[in-house]
Amino acid sequence: MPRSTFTQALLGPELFETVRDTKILVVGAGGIGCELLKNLVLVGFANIEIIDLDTIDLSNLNRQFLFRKPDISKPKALVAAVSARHFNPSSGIEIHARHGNVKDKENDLEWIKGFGLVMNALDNMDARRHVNRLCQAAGVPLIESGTAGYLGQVTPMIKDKTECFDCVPKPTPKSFPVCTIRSTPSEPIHCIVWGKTYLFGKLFGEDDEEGDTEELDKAKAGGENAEEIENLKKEAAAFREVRKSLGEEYGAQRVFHKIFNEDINRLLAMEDMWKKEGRVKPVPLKYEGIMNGSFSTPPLRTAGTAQLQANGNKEKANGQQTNGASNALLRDQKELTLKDNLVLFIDSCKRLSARVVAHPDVPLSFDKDDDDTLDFVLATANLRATAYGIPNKTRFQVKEMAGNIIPAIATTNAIIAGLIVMQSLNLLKRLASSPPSPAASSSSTPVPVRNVFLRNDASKPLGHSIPEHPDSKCSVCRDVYIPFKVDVSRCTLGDFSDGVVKSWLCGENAKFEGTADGESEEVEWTVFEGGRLLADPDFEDNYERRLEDLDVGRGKMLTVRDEDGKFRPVHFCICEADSSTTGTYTLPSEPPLIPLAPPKPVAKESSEEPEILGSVPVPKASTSAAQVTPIASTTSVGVKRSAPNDGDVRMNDGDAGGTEAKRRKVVVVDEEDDFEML
Ligand SMILES: Nc1ncnc2c1ncn2[C@@H]1O[C@H](COP(=O)(O)OP(=O)(O)OP(=O)(O)O)[C@@H](O)[C@H]1O
Ligand SMILES: [Zn+2]
Repeated sequence: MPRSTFTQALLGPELFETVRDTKILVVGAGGIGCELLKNLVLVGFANIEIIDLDTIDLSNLNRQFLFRKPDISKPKALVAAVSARHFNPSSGIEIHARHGNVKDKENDLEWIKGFGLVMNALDNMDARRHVNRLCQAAGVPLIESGTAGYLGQVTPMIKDKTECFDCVPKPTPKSFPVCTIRSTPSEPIHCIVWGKTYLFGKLFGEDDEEGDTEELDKAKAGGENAEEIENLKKEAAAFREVRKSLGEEYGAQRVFHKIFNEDINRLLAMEDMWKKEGRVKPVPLKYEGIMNGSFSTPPLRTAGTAQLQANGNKEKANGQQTNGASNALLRDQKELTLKDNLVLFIDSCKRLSARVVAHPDVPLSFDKDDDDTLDFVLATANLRATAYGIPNKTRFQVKEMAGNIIPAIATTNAIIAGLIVMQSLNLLKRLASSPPSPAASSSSTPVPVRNVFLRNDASKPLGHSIPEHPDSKCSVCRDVYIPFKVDVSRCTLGDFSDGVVKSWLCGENAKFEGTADGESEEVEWTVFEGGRLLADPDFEDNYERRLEDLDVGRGKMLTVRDEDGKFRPVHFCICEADSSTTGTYTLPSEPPLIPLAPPKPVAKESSEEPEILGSVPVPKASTSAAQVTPIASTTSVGVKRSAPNDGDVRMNDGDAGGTEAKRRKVVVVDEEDDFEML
């Protein structure tokens, strides 16, 4: 008897048929994705595509149960598809597995349009945003999900009916003033951020000299101590020298001396800096003294008990007394002595230098699951903390803080994956009875689906809410999207501006909201790609250039905005050229209705002047906060991701009042770029 016999009976023949025939996309084959894929197969979904960019890691095996030890290093999507198929071998299920980034250029508007339903099982904001925009552009329903420890949520997003992922404001990442991180830390997290985002990059990562200078100039303009900023600039230049010597025999010791002794002495020489209330002068560390036990650990900065504690720990901290009990502790929970940290610093520096020497063209980046990088950040953070009288942290704590880890719980993932399937059944049933239409987007129309939450409330673990209608100010779901099948090697920007924008979009069939039919609107248009201004009425220098030469290719968007901001932007999504036509491009038969923009400027719009494209085409990612363009990702396929991030779900259970308050109620937060320096 086929596995789906009972589901067939439960769902009824009609819905079961829809389930079987609907082509669905699952993005992510991690904690939620594995559970979800198994569920989908068991229910009888028979046309599934799953995409994941990552390979299997040992640390995935405790909860991503479609994977086994021999699968380590294999692509997640491929292994998940093979394992999941076994759950329902008899039903002719097609699982098309792809090892790749959902942001890759071939995953364009036409591709996403091929699906009846998309399910996100992702762990970062960037990819979530990307899929959201694609789904909104294509009008394909999306089920968004996330878990964080015991909390979880499932949020269906239907174009024109519910709010989209970008309608809901996300909390800004935690940020610290640059001088707190670089010169005057006062908490363990400051030292961890310094080790992870500053020192690591300086020694082993990509040396972003320009970005560094920019950041310091910004801090100076923001009122930070000018002398201190100049000092930090000198320090950064000195790093470049020290980096060169890392591979040498005593390179690691030299780095230690520079960072923890010379640089601290230089800071101490700036008397004014330490006059500010609450600042505690650091103590330079001495290599020999720590190694031979003669160095006195600086007292903890917090007064009273902490002082006592520091003195009480002095022996231990100096590494003179080894405690049998602490030795027995797991490596990750053990409190390291000052000497332990120093030895670990030297050792991890050597390990990382060896990697840099072996592959000089591959800059390293911090990854909480990479022992070498974690050891380095652990030792660095603790040494710095010691110098500044800040309590140390264990390896486990540093991993948690630097990796921004919220424990992933298999049961939560399983419940959420189950709820995603329930939601998808509900959605397919409702969509079959009333397909989405823009006409139904008024705020009085009932929303046909529910957001579901798993929460920390034993008496009511599951909750639900009615999704809001789309936010009229949203710069993602309220814009207009047009599939633009174009041969970018033939079409010039002039062809686009004249043939597409002026003749088609604004030609005799043009439809502008608020303008009577047949009446033309005098509109001046500008053309952008991401944050780059390609053309406007006074700037036609690029007209002769082909889109390909302007680095405008598949997966990107040409955005057309009217100069007065009266109407919504129109995005032309570049898709593969239509092989059945000899023309340079193909457009839909009718131009779209261009809606009026909301009265106020669109939120999150970048205030910066856009970059004007000069004569040399420079491939560049979007710089405008308002534009999340589907450009090629920086994460390459087949390479272990440098720092996988857990999704985070923050919920506010309080009764929300107005719309804005409700919009803030449920937020799926990315933990990428978790720490930002101001
Ligand atoms: N842009 C992307 N394209 C395709 N897959 C992605 C993309 N971004 C993230 N993913 C995948 O989404 C999945 C999310 O799963 P999960 O949250 O369990 O993370 P994980 O990386 O498996 O686990 P952990 O972060 O705890 O080590 C991962 O397998 C990840 O590779
Ligand atoms: Zn939106």
